[in-house]
Amino acid sequence: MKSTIDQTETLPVQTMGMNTFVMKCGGSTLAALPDSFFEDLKDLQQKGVSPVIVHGGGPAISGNLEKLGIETEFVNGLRKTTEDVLDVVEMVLAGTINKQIVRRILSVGGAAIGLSGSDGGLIEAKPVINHAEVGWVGDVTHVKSSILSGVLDMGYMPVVAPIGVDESGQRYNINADTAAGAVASHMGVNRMIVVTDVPGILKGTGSEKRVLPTVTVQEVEDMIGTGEIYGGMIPKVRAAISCIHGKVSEVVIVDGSEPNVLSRVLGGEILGTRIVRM
Ligand SMILES: Nc1ncnc2c1ncn2[C@@H]1O[C@H](COP(=O)(O)OP(=O)(O)O)[C@@H](O)[C@H]1O
Ligand SMILES: CC(=O)N[C@@H](CCC(=O)OP(=O)(O)O)C(=O)O
Repeated sequence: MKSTIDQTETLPVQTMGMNTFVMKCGGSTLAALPDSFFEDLKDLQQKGVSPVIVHGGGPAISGNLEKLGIETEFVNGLRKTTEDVLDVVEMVLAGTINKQIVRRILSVGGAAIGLSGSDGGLIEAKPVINHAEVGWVGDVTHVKSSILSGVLDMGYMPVVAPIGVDESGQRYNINADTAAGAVASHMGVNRMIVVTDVPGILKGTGSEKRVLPTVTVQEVEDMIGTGEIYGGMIPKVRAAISCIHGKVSEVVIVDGSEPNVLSRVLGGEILGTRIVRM
C-alpha cells in the first residue's frame, strides 16, 4: 500500500534561497535566552531573512519525568523512550516548549507558527537500529519541506518540535540536533546555526581550553575518537557531518547568550565554531 505520508511531497530535496537558514536551539540554553535573542530573530525576519527553527528541550523533559516519578536514562546520548516517556516528551516538546518559543517571538513583534514534526507528517521517521534497547527513538527518513516553505511563504517562521511519525501513525522521539540536520538537508539550505550553552567546540584542558573557529569533518571525527567531543556535543557534530555532505555548506555552533549572535554569524563575523566539509 502506498504511504499516505509522502503523497503530497514529490520533491525529495528543495533548494531554498540563500536567505533561509535552519536554527537549532538546545534545551540547555532556551530558558536563559534573553529577549534580545528573539528581537534579533524578528529583525532578521523583517529584513527578509527566513529562519526555520528546530528546538530541543532535554532538561525540561527530564524535569517533568522526575516530577512524575518516571525513570529516564540515556544510551549514547539518546533517551530510552517507553510509551510513558513518549507521552511526556510529546507534551513538553510539542506543547510547553514549542508554544513558549512561539510566544516569545510574538511578544517582540515577530511572526511564528509552532508545529510538531508529526503535524502533516512533517518529519517522517523509522525506529533507530537499536530500537530494542532505546525504545521509541526515531531516525528521520523524510522531511516534507513543502510544509515549511509554505509557512515561510505566509510570512511566518516555522518553529518545529522534534517529534517524528511513521505511516502507521506511530510517534517517535527524535534528538533535536538530528531533526534539525535532517530539516536543513531536506530544505537544501546553505547554513545551519546550532545555538547551545558553550561558545563552540572547545579543545584543550583548564586554562588552555579554547574555541576552535573552524573544524573539518575529519577533525571532528578524530575528536570524537579521542573523547575531546563527548555527551551532548556528539549528536550536534554527527548531525552537522551528515547535513554538510549535502547542500548545506557549513554548520556553526554558537553560544545563545552571545549578543545578537544570529545576525552576527549571518553577517560573516567569526563567532563560535564552523564545521566545514574540508
Ligand atoms: N569539545 C566540546 N566542546 C564544547 N562542549 C562540549 C564538548 N564536548 C562535549 N561538550 C558538551 O556538550 C554540551 C552541549 O550539549 P547539550 O548539553 O546536549 O546542549 P543542547 O541542549 O544545547 O543540545 C556542552 O555543555 C558540553 O558539556
Ligand atoms: C531521542 C532523544 O534523546 N530525544 C531528546 C529530544 C530533545 C532534545 O534533543 O533536546 P536537546 O536539544 O535540549 O538535547 C530527549 O528526549 O531529550
